[in-house]
Amino acid sequence: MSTIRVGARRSPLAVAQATWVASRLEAAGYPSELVGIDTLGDVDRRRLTEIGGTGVFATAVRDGLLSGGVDVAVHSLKDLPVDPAPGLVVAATPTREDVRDVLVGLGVDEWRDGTRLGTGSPRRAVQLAELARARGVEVEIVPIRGNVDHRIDLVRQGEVHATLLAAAGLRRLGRIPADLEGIGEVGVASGSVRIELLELSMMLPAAGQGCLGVECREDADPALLTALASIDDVDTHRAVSAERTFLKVLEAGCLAPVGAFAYISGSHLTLRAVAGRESGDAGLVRDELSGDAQDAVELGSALARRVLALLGKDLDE
Ligand SMILES: NCc1[nH]cc(CCC(=O)O)c1CC(=O)O
Repeated sequence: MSTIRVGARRSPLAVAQATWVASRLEAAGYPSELVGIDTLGDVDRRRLTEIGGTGVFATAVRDGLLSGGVDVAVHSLKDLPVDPAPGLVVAATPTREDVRDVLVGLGVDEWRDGTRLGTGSPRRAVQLAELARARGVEVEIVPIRGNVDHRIDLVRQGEVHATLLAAAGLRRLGRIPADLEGIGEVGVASGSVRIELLELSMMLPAAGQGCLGVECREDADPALLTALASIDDVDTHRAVSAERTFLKVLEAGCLAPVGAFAYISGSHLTLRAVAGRESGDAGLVRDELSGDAQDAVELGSALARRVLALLGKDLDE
């Protein structure tokens, strides 16, 4: 087989992820090279909620696969629309990184009325608002976006008092120590900022957070499919199947105020979910479901139907 062309966005995180996948393929005996691709999400500086639609980051990378410009596309699974692109398959979901979000800046117990929390993610916004409400303070959610350094800089400059970043991204970029737990610091050019790993009871991640989706053409060389299968992790695969089915049945994209996290223990899968109500300020719906890990898809859709009922019931009241 000739050199595998591994495509990804050009952001530092996407490049780190694709480099890791390429090195895994190399280790399995398949020479690989990186191909950087520009996406609308990187070129367009408006808010993601304004650009609209899901797959803002994924589409251009997928086009590279369909046109034959690359053989493999590496995505952050949480940015990948749940509906498969015709002709493409997610052939591998390697072992998951840290699924948690990191609070960068002012700690939760330091929040006061008027504290400015920056996030462009409706999922994070509704959960941050809930954390503040539970502490009796009225925070302001400020829509910000940008890469890791830009978001940390906004905290350093006092534009916002805190923001959230995925721990997986910081870890893959080598920005936080591998053994970090609880509270620490993240460095930027101008100094460092306090960080805190938020437990899942405070902040549920997005479906697929911390996972890579390695996609290729359905009609790929069987040798390539074999290589990709060798870097797939079964437990990760099942967990994200449950989470992504949950999202799909809810008809929620990456811009919905929805978090979902599944974990495997032995042959058992537990799926936990949180969803914001349409009114925004009427609290959150939480639910969870456990069952046989082989039934990941059924568990995901069953929990989605329960959460929909919980949301619907309240909307009628
Ligand atoms: N939405 C952007 C995005 N997509 C994937 C990651 C981080 C890596 C991951 O969650 O797998 C990030 C950054 C963030 O949310 O802080």
